[in-house]
Amino acid sequence: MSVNASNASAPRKIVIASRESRLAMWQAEHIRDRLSGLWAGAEVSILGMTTKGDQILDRPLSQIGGKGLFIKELEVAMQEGRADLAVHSLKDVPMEMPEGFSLTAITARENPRDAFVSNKYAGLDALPAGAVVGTSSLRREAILRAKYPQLKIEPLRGNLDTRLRKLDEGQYDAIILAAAGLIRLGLKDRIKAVLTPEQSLPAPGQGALGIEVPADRADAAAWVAPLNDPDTAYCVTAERAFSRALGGSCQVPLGGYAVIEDGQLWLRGFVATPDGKEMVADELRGQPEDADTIGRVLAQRLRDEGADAILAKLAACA
Ligand SMILES: NCc1[nH]cc(CCC(=O)O)c1CC(=O)O
Repeated sequence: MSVNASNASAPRKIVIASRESRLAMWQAEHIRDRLSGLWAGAEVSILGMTTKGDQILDRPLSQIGGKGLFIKELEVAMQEGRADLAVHSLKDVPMEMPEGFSLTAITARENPRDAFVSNKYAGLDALPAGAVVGTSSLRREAILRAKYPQLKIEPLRGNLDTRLRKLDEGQYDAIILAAAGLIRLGLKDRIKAVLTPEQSLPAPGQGALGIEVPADRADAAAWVAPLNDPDTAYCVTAERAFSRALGGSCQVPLGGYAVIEDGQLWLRGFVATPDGKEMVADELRGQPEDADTIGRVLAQRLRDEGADAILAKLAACA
């Protein structure tokens, strides 16, 4: 039943399902080009589509059902045989994969950090009291409220271009975005400062791409297997196990970020209340092969240190 990369028959046609935002299309094109290079003779195309998460822009993601909203339509296309695989920003992929689908390849990470973007100020520390900072990420909101209580945090949704336009129109003094998205779209110049993990611990999976295939498509899994970057896969496995153990697909302000240093996996994580008043943070090191365990153990450690009380105050997934 399973076909591995060495004996997989070369594909003749590969269809990639993707959201239609400029960033999603960049990512799908990137994977398309890599697959074309790997499988000479295969015709690789992209099926673009709009998801519920793209359509509902007037409410924070956490209130409309969480991350699954960005991938459901792509999964239906795969189920119906209209696409072989889907490319996602891994950050947007729910921690629990829906039955019948798996993430089979994780690509090498782009810069995983958060970026400070402003037309007036050089960095967070330069913002005056009362300055308006846009973000709809509970994680970024909690961090900002904890460290910069004098700032005004306001919701900011929409794709990258929309968010930048809202900044340029003067609705915000600054916004926080993932560095990876800006870099991929050639907008690196918009980054005024890249925040360190100490300033803003990244979200689980940030900067990595995840390739999803139907669980019964061993052929498609084999086509994309060479794109998997083992070190990134170890790191995001730890981050996602950590987040999963804390209910991280929805309304939980948490950060989780792993690196491999001197052959060891180093995972840092935090859970906070959205107002930033309570925050529990810790870290754990171990063997990369134990990534999943490291994530779960760090989550348990945070629970023991008070994360349970924080989680109990948060509403569950819509
Ligand atoms: N939540 C939206 C989202 N999903 C992925 C990215 C781009 C960065 C990445 O690949 O992690 C962004 C934009 C952002 O957070 O600024």
